[in-house]
Amino acid sequence: MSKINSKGLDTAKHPCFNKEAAKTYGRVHLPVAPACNVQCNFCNRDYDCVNESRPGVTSSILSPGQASWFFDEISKEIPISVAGIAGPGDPFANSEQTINTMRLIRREHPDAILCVSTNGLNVLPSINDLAEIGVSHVTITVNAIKAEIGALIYDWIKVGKRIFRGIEGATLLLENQLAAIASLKDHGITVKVNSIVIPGINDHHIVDIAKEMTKRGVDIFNCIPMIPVEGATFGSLEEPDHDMMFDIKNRAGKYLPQMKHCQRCRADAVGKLTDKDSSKWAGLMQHASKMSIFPNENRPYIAVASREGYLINQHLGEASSLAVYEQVDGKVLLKERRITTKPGGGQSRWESLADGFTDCKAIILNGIGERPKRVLESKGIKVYQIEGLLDDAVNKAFNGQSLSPMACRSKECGVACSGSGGGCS
Ligand SMILES: C[S@@+](CC[C@H](N)C(=O)[O-])C[C@H]1O[C@@H](n2cnc3c(N)ncnc32)[C@H](O)[C@@H]1O
Ligand code: SF4
Ligand code: SF4
Repeated sequence: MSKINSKGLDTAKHPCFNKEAAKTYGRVHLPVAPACNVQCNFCNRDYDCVNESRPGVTSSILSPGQASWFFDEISKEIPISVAGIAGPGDPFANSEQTINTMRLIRREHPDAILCVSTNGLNVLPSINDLAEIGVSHVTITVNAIKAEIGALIYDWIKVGKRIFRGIEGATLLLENQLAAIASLKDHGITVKVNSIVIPGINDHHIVDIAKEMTKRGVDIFNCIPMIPVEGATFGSLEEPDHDMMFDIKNRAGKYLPQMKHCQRCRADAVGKLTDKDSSKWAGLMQHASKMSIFPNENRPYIAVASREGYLINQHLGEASSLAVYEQVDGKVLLKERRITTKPGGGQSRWESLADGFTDCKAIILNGIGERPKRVLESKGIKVYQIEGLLDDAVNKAFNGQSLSPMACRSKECGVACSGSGGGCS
């Protein structure tokens, strides 16, 4: 049965919110959010093994443009109703990437259900954007409604540059979560609350969370048994057993509808919920991650900083021009030498330099400061800081091969190139 929302979307097709839909439709998790603003004691995001199936794990990180391209490709192959962002960190510790991804997907897929999963700390400033784009489902993970219990679960909470711990951190997180739930409901967005069941820490508290969440208008509750993960503080705790979960879900079910078919998915999960094998799509995702940051745009060229055209040996700041290459019938050819911008002017120097190279998918160079790198990447130009033979590098970049083996041994600005060491910032 369909369930059309105010934006004309059939929300009954969401496989997590409707078990029936899970038989027909799948979801794609787009791993565009690597950073996190909270450290939960049960979570470890250090692994990227394709065979490991648990939250926080991904084999690639995508830019919004790459994610949009990947979603287009997957949608051609299998029935997908949902584009979701569930990490591997937090969508709103990476708000720009999250909002940009959602916008790009919405532009090409007016019928897609858009969904995000967050710890809720920093979602509030983005709720107007989410509503405007038509993000219809938001999941907030609430593991405690008492700061004393939250203090046991969260190692730290980061707001701006400040770190909060203990009761103070847990209180701050809870306040933001409750404010976010109220605002999401005001905006007509469906809210699911995830609670991770951690034996001996909050298992006795989950029903209280459900009781409180129903008062706050939450639509559905998802108690998830904690997976003990090596390297996490709670790594040596026992996973809750079937009886504990059955009992908690039964009692919490008196207050809120329960999601009972959660698969504790990876941050790059693709397909039906029951399809655990995301390795099938890992190759395509890796391919996407090596493409230009905006793969749907026409960027035929690659620019290179080299003094004599043989080695990658120049720093962006010292290059008065860059060699621009193109690929014609599989052959890499020098198209032109293009003038860069003169020193001075700070940020505006890098903005105008980047504007002069927006037809390039990448710039290959030997040294670059953080600031110009950020500016180039924000304009969709991938930056490779490497050393070695120019021909080799440009051919690899055009053919989508990895340049990691050529990465500069020294990340220190000015050491591997002939720049002054003053950085290009
Ligand atoms: C990886 S997080 C990403 C989204 C966001 N940072 C959050 O915490 O909601 C997605 C979901 O996985 C859950 N999760 C993370 N580690 C887990 C673990 N070891 N066992 C069970 N669930 C876990 C999180 O609590 C969250 O509900
Ligand atoms: S569960 Fe979410 S909020 Fe907690 S550390 Fe992992 S990614 Fe961050
Ligand atoms: S983790 Fe649970 S709620 Fe999230 S996509 Fe997987 S099944 Fe759905």
